[in-house]
Amino acid sequence: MPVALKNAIVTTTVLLYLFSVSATGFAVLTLSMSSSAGKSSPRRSLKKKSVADNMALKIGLNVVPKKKSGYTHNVGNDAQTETNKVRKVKVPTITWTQNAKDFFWRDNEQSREKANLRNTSRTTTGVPARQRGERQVQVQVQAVANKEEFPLYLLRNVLPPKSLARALSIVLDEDTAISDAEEMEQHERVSGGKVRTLRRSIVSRLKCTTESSKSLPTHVQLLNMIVSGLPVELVEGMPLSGSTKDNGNTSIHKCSNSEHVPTTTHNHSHQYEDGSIVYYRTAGNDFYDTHHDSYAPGDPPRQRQRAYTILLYLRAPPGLPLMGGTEFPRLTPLRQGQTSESKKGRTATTTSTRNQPKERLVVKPRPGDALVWPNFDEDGNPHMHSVHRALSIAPSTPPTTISKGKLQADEIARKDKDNDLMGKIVVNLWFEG
Ligand SMILES: O=C(O)CCC(=O)C(=O)O
Ligand SMILES: [Fe+2]
Repeated sequence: MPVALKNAIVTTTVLLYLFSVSATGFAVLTLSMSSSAGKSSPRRSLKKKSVADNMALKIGLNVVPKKKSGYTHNVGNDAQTETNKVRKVKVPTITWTQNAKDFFWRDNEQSREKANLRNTSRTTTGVPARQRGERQVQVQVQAVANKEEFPLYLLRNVLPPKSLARALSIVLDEDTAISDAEEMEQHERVSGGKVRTLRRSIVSRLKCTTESSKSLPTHVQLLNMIVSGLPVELVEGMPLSGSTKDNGNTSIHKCSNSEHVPTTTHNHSHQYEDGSIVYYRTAGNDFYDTHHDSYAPGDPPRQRQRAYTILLYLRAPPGLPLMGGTEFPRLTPLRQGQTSESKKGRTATTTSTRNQPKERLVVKPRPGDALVWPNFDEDGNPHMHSVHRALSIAPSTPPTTISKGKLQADEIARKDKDNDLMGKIVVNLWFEG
């Protein structure tokens, strides 16, 4: 069993790649992080290492690949399809709820034609009265138009300024989020025997309390704040539970069981599968290269699939989207007046883009805004258009400061000082299919 599974500390995205170690020869180096950001001395021994492992670690690998890597930058290419056939690797599928399906696909056409805008309201069912408040939250859902018609949406103002300030103070808290964080550096062997780095960042898992009886109250608060600002169709499987005490333990969101129960009807809800806080250090020029959040062709499928991803920005480096934004390399931005792929055949007005370099779809949401996309298509098969990457943080860009909300005052200023390497901070929420 991969080391990380035993330790259950790293994110499950990382587990995906750790699985890849055995199947495709990924080389992964995982170091735990000291509580103070920037000092990255290993704090815990993850497992007793063999002489070979120790040697591999010295050269930056903890697994020396035996086979050619089955996962390359061009995920899902023909070679991999071939690899899949040879290995007979089962491709995972999921079942959508009607609501989630509607959210991602029903209004696509309409909403594009209506300036890509659609408003969704959510109710606050399940939140204790003292937290509920009376107003219904209006979430603005804006399609990120692309020629491939992939349902990528921007959710505006998931965290309003005050909540954003509170969220930042939580994720920068050394005693909670930061103390649990791990420094991740994953390496992959590519053709020619070269090794490339797939990812470098700090990751802290957003725990699910069914897994650990002592969950962090601040994590509950963070999840509550985020969930309150999300469209109801996306969080049905994650009712707000509040932070009431139950036998000394903080009760938390309903999480799915560790055993995956295949769903056969559309009447289920998408359970919260896992979450993470990802910190990108400016000085470390951190990034996360192209990957799918739930599936790597040729690799054994995850036990539980991540039907969709919600990626909430808490902090973004200033500057162009290319500085620290999220890129979708398989998607092409659709500018005003341009036509999507499916309409091309029906209209005579589109111009050929042959010989033109492919434009890159890069989005850098404002802090407090989130991206959401499905990792599986409408029929429940892996959607490879969802592959994405976190672009590197430009060197020497100072982190953005929090300009609104009372909470930022002294406390956050101090934390920022302690953590001024964290140029970008995002939260991933994954929901099971
Ligand atoms: O930080 C980003 O832009 C993307 C992060 C991501 O893809 C992940 O953590 O799985
Ligand atoms: Fe991702």
